[in-house]
Amino acid sequence: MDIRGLGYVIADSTDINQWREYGTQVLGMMEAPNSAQIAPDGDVVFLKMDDRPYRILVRQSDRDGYGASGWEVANGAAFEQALTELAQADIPVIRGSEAQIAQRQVQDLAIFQDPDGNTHELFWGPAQDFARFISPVGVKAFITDGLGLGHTVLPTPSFDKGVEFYTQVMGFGLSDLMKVRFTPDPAEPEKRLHFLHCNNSRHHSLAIFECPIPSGCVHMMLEVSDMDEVGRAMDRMNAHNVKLTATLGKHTNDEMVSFYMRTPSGFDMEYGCGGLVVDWDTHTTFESTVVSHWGHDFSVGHQ
Ligand SMILES: Cc1ccc(O)c(O)c1CC[C@@H]1C(=O)CC[C@]2(C)C(=O)CC[C@@H]12
Ligand SMILES: [Fe+2]
Repeated sequence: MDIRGLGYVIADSTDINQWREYGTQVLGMMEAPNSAQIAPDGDVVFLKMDDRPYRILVRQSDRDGYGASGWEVANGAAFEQALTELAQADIPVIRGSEAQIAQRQVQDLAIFQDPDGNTHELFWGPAQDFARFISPVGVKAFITDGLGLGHTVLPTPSFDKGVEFYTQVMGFGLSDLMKVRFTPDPAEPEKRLHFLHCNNSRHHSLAIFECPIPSGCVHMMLEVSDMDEVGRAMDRMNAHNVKLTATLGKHTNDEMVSFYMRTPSGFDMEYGCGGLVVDWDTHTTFESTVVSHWGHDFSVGHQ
């Protein structure tokens, strides 16, 4: 499967107005100008950060949590090839309905799950409205060109099955890995964390973490143009009383300078800049034994 990038993410919310406020006023994304016309499949908010009509799709739901990850392939032939590979691996696939395809604004859509029930959507031919991204709070730019929208980290307690699924079926490559002590309990075994890339230069578009997470997502990450945009986002987080879940820091593996905060759907959002652009022909996979060069105190999230 030749996945080119994380095209969109779906968040489920019991109160999409809260997400509208958070998305525009804290993240600095823009509500897509044509939202009202395009939502034949229920109540949604489209949050836009580049030339695409949206990158986060928020669905009104009876639960708060992560909905799905939308992965893009290059064209119709790549999409058909991916369906063939999913069938060969005996993965049950649901084809997108007319209403879902219209809402996602793509040419075709397939929906399936990993061994732990994380939902994935595969699509080709996203609509590109070329409407300028104009941030309501003055964010200069989000970094998505050729890299996808950012990354997502999914809970995969069935870790070995997850590794098999993501590398052998979905075609991700292992960028780097970690083994972390998530809780202070020394009796608790180390949890594996694998950083995976698809066919682009972003260090990881997906990471899988050997731990159940009730919201369905450990965090997702958005990348902005520079440090001032990260600092300004921290100011907006504070002004809107959004919970900080990890302090500002710089990761060792992808060199991202970022902080983490809660989203209205209960999972976390990493907001950063300066992510490494990787040449996979010369990259060597390594295990980092520390999370960060500095900062990233995750204990603030448990307080
Ligand atoms: C270590 C790391 C490198 C690059 C990233 O983009 C990134 O998000 C991380 C941190 C991942 C991870 C997490 O999100 C949840 C809390 C975790 C498991 C920790 O407690 C340490 C690493 C953390
Ligand atoms: Fe991250």
